[in-house]
Amino acid sequence: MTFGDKLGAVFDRSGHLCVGIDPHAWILDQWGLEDSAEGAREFGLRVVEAAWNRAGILKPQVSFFERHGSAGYAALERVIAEARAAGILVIADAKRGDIGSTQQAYGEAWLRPGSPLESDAVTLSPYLGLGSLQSSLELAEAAGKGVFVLAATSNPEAAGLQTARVAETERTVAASMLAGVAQWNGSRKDQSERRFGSVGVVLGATLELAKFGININEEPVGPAVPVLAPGFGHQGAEVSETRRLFGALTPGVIVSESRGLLSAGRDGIADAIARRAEEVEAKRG
Ligand SMILES: O=c1ccn([C@@H]2O[C@H](COP(=O)(O)O)[C@@H](O)[C@H]2O)c(=O)[nH]1
Repeated sequence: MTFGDKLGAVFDRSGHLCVGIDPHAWILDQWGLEDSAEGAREFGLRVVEAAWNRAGILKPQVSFFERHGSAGYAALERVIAEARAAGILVIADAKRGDIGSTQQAYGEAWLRPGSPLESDAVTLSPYLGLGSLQSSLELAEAAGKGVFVLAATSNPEAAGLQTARVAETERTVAASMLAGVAQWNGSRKDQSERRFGSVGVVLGATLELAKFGININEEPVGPAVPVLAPGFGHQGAEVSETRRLFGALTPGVIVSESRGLLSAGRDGIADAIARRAEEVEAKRG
């Protein structure tokens, strides 16, 4: 089964909500947990438990575990393993990207079956060129995994870079990533029968995508490109705006939210996830 097929099945079964696992120091404190690897592990496991049967996708933010060093990585391994064992799709938000030969090792870390950090998908940065990620796209395909390539990120500082024009095509950097990913998905075998490709993009829900040169009204040719869309909740985007923001891309949108849900606290998190999951399905459009 490809990652695109798995994602489609999760959408049908559990909806489009993705819960971020971001153990900020202040959230750990609010949850009565220590700002340590142990606190991050406990927090992550509680979020997994709260998401079970309420949301189908989790997105651990790797940096918040990495800040605790090797113990933080051990905590992350456990959280990822528990989530996947519970049948929840895990997107590791690692934002890795390097020259091809090094990128291969990043791909193996997050996508190789049996790797300690094995996830279902990983976020990758194409700052060294989309082509530098090729080995990870190939590994993802061979292992039934997914990749989300940063295209138009939700932070305001990114616009200058991501709206710049690429010399050969005159497309913006953001539109160029979306086109490159769509092309990759469309060139895979059996893609004409697939609903979703296995490689997606990150498009912030805080953005007007037209300003990034992305035409949201263009109907996709071939499998739909999955869109990991952070920016809901704390960063201000509203679930009811999903259709207006993403247009024809909406069927592949993963509505991602971290602080907005996590700040419900350890006693409120399960209800907060359940309510948001319902809202996403009712208002996504
Ligand atoms: O463009 C991007 C890419 C990734 N992120 C990550 O998503 C979450 C958002 O957290 P909230 O608390 O819901 O704001 C966080 O892990 C970011 O690193 C993003 O925000 N924007």
